[in-house]
Amino acid sequence: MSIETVPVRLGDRTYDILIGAGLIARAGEEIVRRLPGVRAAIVTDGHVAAAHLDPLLASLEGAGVGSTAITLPPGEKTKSFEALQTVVDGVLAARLERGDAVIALGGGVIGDLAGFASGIVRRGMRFVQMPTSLLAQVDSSVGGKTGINSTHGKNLVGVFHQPQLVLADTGALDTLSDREFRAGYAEVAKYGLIDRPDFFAWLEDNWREIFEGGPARTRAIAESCRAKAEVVARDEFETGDRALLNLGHTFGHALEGATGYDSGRLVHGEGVAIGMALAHRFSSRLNLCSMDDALRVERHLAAVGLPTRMADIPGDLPDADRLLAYIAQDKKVSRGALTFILTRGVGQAFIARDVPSSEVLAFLKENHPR
Ligand SMILES: NC(=O)c1ccc[n+]([C@@H]2O[C@H](COP(=O)([O-])OP(=O)(O)OC[C@H]3O[C@@H](n4cnc5c(N)ncnc54)[C@H](O)[C@@H]3O)[C@@H](O)[C@H]2O)c1
Ligand SMILES: O=C(O)C(=O)C[C@@H](O)[C@H](O)[C@H](O)COP(=O)(O)O
Ligand SMILES: [Zn+2]
Repeated sequence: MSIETVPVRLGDRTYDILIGAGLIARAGEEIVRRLPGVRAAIVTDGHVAAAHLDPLLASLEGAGVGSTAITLPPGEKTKSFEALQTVVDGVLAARLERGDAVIALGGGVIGDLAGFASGIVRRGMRFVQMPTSLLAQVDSSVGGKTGINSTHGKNLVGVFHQPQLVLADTGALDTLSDREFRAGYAEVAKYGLIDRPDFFAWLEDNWREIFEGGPARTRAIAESCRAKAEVVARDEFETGDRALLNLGHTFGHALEGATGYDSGRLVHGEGVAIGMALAHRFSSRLNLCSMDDALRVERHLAAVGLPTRMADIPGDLPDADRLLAYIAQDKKVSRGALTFILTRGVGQAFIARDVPSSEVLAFLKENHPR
């Protein structure tokens, strides 16, 4: 079994991301080696539990790790106060101690929610990420951002709380739907668009193999984790260039809020794909980036089957003023000024502070489907 290891270097809180097939079956031994004597609460959702919970329970039992499972409904609406309370109560009812672990077995919804619970129960328990979606394997399981949504906007309540270990079993992706795989691919493409133009060009040439599985897929996951680990090691708490990882998210999060976190209409990765296409178009409107580059980005995202325009979202959207109100709640806003991740071209993203809201509003009106 070939396992790739990517370290996230955070001093005495450094941890490993292990990437490869068969890691769910091996989870017990990997966890016990790093956290001897630990007991665990596994947080998961109904889809993932049906496919992957039993092998994890067997692996933990085989390694002598006592565990309890908390299974929640799938979908973005699970990043809520109600679900947080269910997880917190479940962990406390199992009498887990501060030194015990919460294990997130699932996509980014479960990772963000379980990570938040592990950060606040007994003021901070240990945390293991076992990402099962492509998006979670390349992005959300790494870096310690945890949280839930509010009616006021995405991820507005949460804490930074790093895991002690990330186990990304690439075999788990075999049960993921095509739509969710594509959504995760948007975050893979993001790393190329931020500052790795060669990686983006490689994706343009190799995306079919990534979707089919095999070595190109593992390479894309490992390269994405290395890219994210580098940024997180430099700027754990997003006081500076970690904000680059938000490329596409200022528009994308507004669209997720505007669609009521309805996974049937829009999932996070799809929002990011539309958001990245809009960020490039907006940069072109501001004469920062060529229209050719903006169109190149849209062409690639559309080629893999991702949405690139607001009009691609089924159903009606609130008007441009309402979308701007979501953007005004973004966590990058500082003293009322909007911050966007803009770009000078493929692989040349930068942080733009003080973006005039009048420009954003005009752009949203021009690109609004009605
Ligand atoms: N913390 C971070 O740094 C970070 C980064 C990126 C995204 N996020 C968050 O992650 C969330 C999106 O994550 P996601 O795309 O994984 O969504 P998700 O967790 O909703 O998972 C997508 C769907 O796939 C199912 N699924 C997951 N793994 C499966 C498997 N192996 N087999 C079958 N079904 C499976 C889930 O049940 C769900 O229905 C958003 O809330 C986003 O805000 C967080
Ligand atoms: O890890 C980060 O930093 C990111 O921005 C990664 C994003 O893909 C992710 O969606 C994140 O949750 C967004 O962060 P937020 O601070 O805008 O909520
Ligand atoms: Zn994201």
